[in-house]
Amino acid sequence: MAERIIKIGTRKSKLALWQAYYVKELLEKNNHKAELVLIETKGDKILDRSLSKIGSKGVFTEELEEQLRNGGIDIAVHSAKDMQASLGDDFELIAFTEREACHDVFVSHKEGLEINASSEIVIGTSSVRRVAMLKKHFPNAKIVDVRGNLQTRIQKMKDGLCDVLMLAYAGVHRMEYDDMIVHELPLDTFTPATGQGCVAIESAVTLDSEVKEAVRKAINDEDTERCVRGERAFLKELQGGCSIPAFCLATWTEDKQINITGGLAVPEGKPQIRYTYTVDADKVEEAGTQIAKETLANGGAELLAELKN
Ligand SMILES: NCc1[nH]cc(CCC(=O)O)c1CC(=O)O
Repeated sequence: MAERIIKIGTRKSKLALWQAYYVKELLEKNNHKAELVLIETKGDKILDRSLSKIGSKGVFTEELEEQLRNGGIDIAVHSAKDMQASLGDDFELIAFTEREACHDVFVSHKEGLEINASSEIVIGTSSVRRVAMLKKHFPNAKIVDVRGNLQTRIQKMKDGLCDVLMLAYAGVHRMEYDDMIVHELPLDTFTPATGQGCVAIESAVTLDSEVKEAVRKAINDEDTERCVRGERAFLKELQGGCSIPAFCLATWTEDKQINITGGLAVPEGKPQIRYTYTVDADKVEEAGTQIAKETLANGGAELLAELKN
């Protein structure tokens, strides 16, 4: 093990590279050798269509999985949020980094913007979840689609596309754009997407168990893992990826239980779809599945069918 160099596959965007270097450092702190292998994915190449139109299935993961399968890399580093809920039988998530603050923020290059429920600002986002939530809580805002990596999006905003961008705090912070944050969105109304703020490590199931164990030991945060596995159980039951307006967040309570809340962001005027449970830590995946079942049974199935058309 000491002699083996762990090959870390990553996308080439700055955020992906930050996350991959972060994982590399954690491995090196545990006395492992590691190197990065940079891989381009379909999601990085296609920038002219919104993500929901390309289809969520594996646009950021397919090429990485190919390399996991053929041994070009040992592990792949992803934003947990970008991972489809059901991996192929050949792959598994073997570690989750300690979660960063997982809320969404507005960033802007403009000063003195007044941001409240009646603001008539132009907001850039490409997430169907964020669009649905924004329509409800910022009814006077105009929402525009913006694709590309964080740097591209910020440039488009500065070029006049929008007043603010709605982004995950985690990515903004990792890219050191904290100075541009003009508003923080609360978790209870703008509940994040599954896995937001966490970096997940994927491997082929056939990866040498000694390497798997070493990676897990160096990188995995068990408290985060419990929560994200619960959120992913929710997403799996919904059979969704990042192209549906699903939200789910699991957090630890003070007495060491887990509070899990999830649902679908609905168009304005329709009854909200959100269910919340507080459960023992070993029941969080069951709770996630249950929330998805209730979501589907209470208007969610119809909403998803409508969105497909
Ligand atoms: N959809 C892209 C994506 N995937 C992960 C992050 C941010 C980092 C994270 O949530 O861990 C982002 C950017 C964003 O949503 O603003």
